[in-house]
Amino acid sequence: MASNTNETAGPAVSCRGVGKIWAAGTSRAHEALQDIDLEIEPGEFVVLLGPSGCGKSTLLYLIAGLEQQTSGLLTYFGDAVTAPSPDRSLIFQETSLFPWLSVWENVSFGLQIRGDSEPDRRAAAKEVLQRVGLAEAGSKRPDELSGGMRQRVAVARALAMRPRVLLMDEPFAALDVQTRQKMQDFLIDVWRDSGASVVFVTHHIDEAVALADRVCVFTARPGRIKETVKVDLPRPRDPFSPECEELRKQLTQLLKDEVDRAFEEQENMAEAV
Ligand SMILES: Nc1ncnc2c1ncn2[C@@H]1O[C@H](COP(=O)(O)OP(=O)(O)OP(=O)(O)O)[C@@H](O)[C@H]1O
Repeated sequence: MASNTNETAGPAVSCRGVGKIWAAGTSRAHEALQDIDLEIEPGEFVVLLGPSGCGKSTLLYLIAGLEQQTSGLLTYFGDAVTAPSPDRSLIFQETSLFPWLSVWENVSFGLQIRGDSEPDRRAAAKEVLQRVGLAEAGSKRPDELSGGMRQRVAVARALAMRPRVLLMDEPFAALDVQTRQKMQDFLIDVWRDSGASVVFVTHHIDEAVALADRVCVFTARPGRIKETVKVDLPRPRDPFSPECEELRKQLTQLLKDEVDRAFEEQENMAEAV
């Protein structure tokens, strides 16, 4: 895999005392994250779970290098994160596919920008489209695909760049329940094949239990990691097993107070407007 980072330097991503204040130093200053300590190992699947507005997306943007933290240290394979890199691909809830390009062109777009040759682009796009089960859909446009297929194209486009870390911001939230479950199974297969670490944001406790090696539960804003829960269960996981049921209970309990606090804060903000 393409990488010029120091691979012997330990975790794929390390956050030490990371904080983020939006519009720091202005009257609009707004603390989103506080004192985040988190290490993500190569190949690990970490889920970030927390109430609305607790800073989960903000943390993904910091890891992606799209924003800079206002305190603490954030490293990627030992190097400070200062800018975005295709090594750390970000996938959103709404896919950002180019509607006027075919699936092939969407998937190979980043490779073209990087300067890969036409044969290399074709080979890489073919491989990742096969991997996401869309080998036959290369000539279609995004509006000819279902929501689930579009998200698979988005995953293929990210994988084509051979990322070491996939950052996923509620990627299946817009899908119906059945499609979401299929996409979770699909993601687990793709993740295992790729060897990448995944940092996955969700509001859904079921999704966290189905996917994670580790779930980081956030407090209400400013987001801190309230507790980290290890999910030491083989995959695929039976959602009706007593172990999954127990984990759901534990996570629901951990989240409850934080969701109540987040609601209170939002009500206070609405009253102040
Ligand atoms: N670009 C920005 N400028 C100023 N404030 C921002 C910006 N982006 C996010 N925020 C604020 O930072 C806080 C955390 O937002 P963020 O989107 O990271 O939370 P979240 O946990 O991902 O929320 P949700 O689950 O609702 O998507 C919120 O109060 C939000 O309003």
